[in-house]
Amino acid sequence: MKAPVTVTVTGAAGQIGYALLFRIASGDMLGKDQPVNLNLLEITPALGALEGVCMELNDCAFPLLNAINPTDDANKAFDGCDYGLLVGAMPRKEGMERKDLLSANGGIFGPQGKALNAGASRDVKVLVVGNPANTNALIASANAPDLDPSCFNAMMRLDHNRAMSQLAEKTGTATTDVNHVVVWGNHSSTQFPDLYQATVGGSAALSKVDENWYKEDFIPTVQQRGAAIIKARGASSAASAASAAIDHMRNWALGTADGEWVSMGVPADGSYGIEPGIMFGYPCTCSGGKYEIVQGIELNDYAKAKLAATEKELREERDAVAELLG
Ligand SMILES: NC(=O)c1ccc[n+]([C@@H]2O[C@H](COP(=O)([O-])OP(=O)(O)OC[C@H]3O[C@@H](n4cnc5c(N)ncnc54)[C@H](O)[C@@H]3O)[C@@H](O)[C@H]2O)c1
Ligand SMILES: O=C(O)C[C@H](O)C(=O)O
Repeated sequence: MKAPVTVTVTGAAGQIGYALLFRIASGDMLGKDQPVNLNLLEITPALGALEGVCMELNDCAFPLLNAINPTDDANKAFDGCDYGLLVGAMPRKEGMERKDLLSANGGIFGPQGKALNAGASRDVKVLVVGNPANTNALIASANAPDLDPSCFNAMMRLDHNRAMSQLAEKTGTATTDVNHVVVWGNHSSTQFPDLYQATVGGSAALSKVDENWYKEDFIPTVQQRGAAIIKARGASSAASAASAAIDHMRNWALGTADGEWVSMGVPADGSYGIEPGIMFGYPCTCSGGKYEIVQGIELNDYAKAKLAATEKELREERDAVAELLG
């Protein structure tokens, strides 16, 4: 049996937390041979609700769940952290854009970055889910100067999975037939869900759907899916968000399949003309616990304009939180 690793989840008593913790504890994220310690961070008023979640985790008698440590102290929660899922943040309501949450949520991620810097494993993998995820990930990373920026990711995987599912449904195929979908840029309505490289059953996706559907239906549907869920449920996505977080972390930790691309929000490094200073959704592959941005994709003028629009929004978000960047 492997030695346990420590997984820290913030916002553990929230709706995503409730869908996420049981899957981590059952081995869906890190494998059925990997015991875990769960460090669960909440704000003080939510500790009572968190205690109930801990009781339920215990009641599952998960073979892989080695220890549960609930706390309202970020330094304790991130001490020895190997994997951090930064979920705790306010969700948006109908009519808001995710960036409208920056003033409410941005302040959460500086102190958590500092706590990670102080106590986490030096090759910790941190996935920021709380919105606006890309800019919150930037804030956390900027406040953790001793951790490599590549330790921090923002979640684009829900958008990626949404794009896969929309394409599979339209073409009457399974999501397992779909590959090389990319969601570039921000986890926001400026994101660019890109099908130019995508394949369905090995053939070009855009030979199977018409361009009008791609540009006028598919792209807005994926961009606006979060808002559509809020409208329908009266609450933002939770189980699908948790599932995407599991997928992202599993691939990052255990690798992607041969030839598989996944969309990850990672520090921009100049790839595709996106200069450093923002967390940008890119196509990635993973192996040996590291991600790599897929290189060599030819972008047409339409794609270049879409990348420029989402980059512009991310730079504006960055400017809006300049004082939080350490
Ligand atoms: N990136 C994505 O794809 C994606 C998808 C869905 C939701 N989200 C975002 O995830 C966040 C959480 O969503 P939810 O539905 O679980 O919300 P929720 O309100 O149900 O839960 C959030 C929890 O975070 C806790 N919290 C607040 N501040 C905290 C702090 N400083 N430290 C620790 N915990 C804290 C709250 O007490 C609450 O229990 C929201 O910002 C939402 O918009 C992102
Ligand atoms: O849309 C939201 O605010 C929640 C989440 O980011 C989503 O994409 O479902």
